[in-house]
Amino acid sequence: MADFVGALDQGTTSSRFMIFDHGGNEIARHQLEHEQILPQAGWVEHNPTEIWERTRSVIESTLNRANLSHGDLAAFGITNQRETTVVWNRRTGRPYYNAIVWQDTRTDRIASALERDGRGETIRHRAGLPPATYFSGGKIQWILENVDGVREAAENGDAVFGNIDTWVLWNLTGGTDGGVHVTDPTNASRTMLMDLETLAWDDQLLSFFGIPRAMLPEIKPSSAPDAYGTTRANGPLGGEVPLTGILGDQQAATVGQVCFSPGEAKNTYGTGNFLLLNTGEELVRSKAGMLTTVCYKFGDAAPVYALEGSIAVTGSAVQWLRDQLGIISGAAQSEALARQVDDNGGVYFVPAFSGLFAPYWRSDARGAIVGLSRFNTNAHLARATLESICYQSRDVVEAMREDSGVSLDVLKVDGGVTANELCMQLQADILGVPVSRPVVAETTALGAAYAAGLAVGFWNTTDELRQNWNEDKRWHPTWNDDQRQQGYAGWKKAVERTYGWVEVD
Ligand SMILES: Nc1ncnc2c1ncn2[C@@H]1O[C@H](COP(=O)(O)OP(=O)(O)O)[C@@H](O)[C@H]1O
Ligand SMILES: O=P(O)(O)OC[C@H](O)CO
Repeated sequence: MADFVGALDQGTTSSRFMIFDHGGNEIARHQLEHEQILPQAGWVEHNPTEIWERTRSVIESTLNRANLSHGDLAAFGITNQRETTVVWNRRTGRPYYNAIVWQDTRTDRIASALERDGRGETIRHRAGLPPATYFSGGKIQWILENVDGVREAAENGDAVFGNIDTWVLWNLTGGTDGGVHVTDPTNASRTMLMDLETLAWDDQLLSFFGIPRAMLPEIKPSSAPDAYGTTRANGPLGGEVPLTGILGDQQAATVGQVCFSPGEAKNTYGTGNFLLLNTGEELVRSKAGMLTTVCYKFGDAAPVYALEGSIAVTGSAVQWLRDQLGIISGAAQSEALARQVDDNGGVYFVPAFSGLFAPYWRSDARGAIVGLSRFNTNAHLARATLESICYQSRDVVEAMREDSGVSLDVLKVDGGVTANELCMQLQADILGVPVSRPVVAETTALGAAYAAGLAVGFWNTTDELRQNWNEDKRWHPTWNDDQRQQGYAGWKKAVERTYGWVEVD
């Protein structure tokens, strides 16, 4: 068997390809950003063709850097930004419209209409999700209703839908020349269209959005030999490699953090934050604003479920300080700026740029900076931004405890923001629980590599994967209970100020 496994991580801001060895060590990587298209307030799009071109480039350059070829890869895994929606013509390979990104709020009226006429309860129960702009169903409906010719083409099977996993897979397996149109249950569980118990598309849910079944990819397990075909010789790998793993990026990070037992959780800090708690084969229906989602389905084994707390804006609030306000020149500088002050100086920043996701689900909320006095400086705003990442995470930890009864004794973290040592210290202080970061911080790509490698016997058991996990650093709480309670009370008050800022009915 070949010595390595490759994994593509197609994320919200960039695409990266990574190669791992049997010990889960990184051998090589390359990463490229793509354009964030913001046509109007609340709209966020990506160009699917650009994403495919970036994907090709990072695969080619990673192989070149490592001086490896397709024959060195035992398997290939895909992980991706979830919910982001592409509709394309299977005969021409051309997208009908830009990809509508998970953060996009243009479907707020579609979501609130579902809530008004009672269909929301059916969606909650069957799909495990509250009707919200976040998920793919409303985005597909929007394209069907607003882009000329798509509905007809969808009904005759020419216009097809995919999340980014499916779009990339279809292109890797030949595109118009026999491309495979498949997804996995972790991605399908983010559409509002799949029944969580049967792991099949649900006709009643499809009817809520007017989506023809012919558009949808086949749902195959997240890890299985022969599930998704092989890469093509004329593609970026220059030869055939078995495509054997697909996981949505947050589920992939859960696998990369080896959270294989019920009660184990991880929190990923990227563009947004996503806390997932493995609930095993039990499908826990949230009462506290968490999502119920498929964590993974490996081969013929029963699916494993998770409770998820999704936060729309965390690392992207730091990007906002850099790009829109210009008060820092790079994300890492947020730490030095925030360290200039000892506390937030009374300032709270609620970055509800896309409304509020878990546990609030308020699409009528918008961002607010509150508690300002003339004393405050950019440093207080930087500190309040880092605190907002940690307070939002505390909100979902509280909701998770309410739903599952699980109290974390340590929080496993990963993602770009975890490079910020002050933010991680604040997280331990605000939660009152130690925070632990692994040596391999690229848990998302690693998780996709694990899913692909397990399918071909590169790794044999999840216990074997546990051996690969090692702690890099741990932060312990330093605040006393009073500080923690007062800080959190201020945050909750600030969150309430953001409600009802826009009309969505
Ligand atoms: N040192 C840092 N401090 C704060 N935020 C950071 C730091 N480094 C990166 N980030 C943030 O992390 C995010 C990128 O993390 P990454 O895990 O690559 O995200 P994604 O997978 O969502 O694209 C960006 O939003 C960036 O602002
Ligand atoms: O690409 P990321 O890391 O920002 O993750 C995006 C999530 O999958 C959205 O649900």
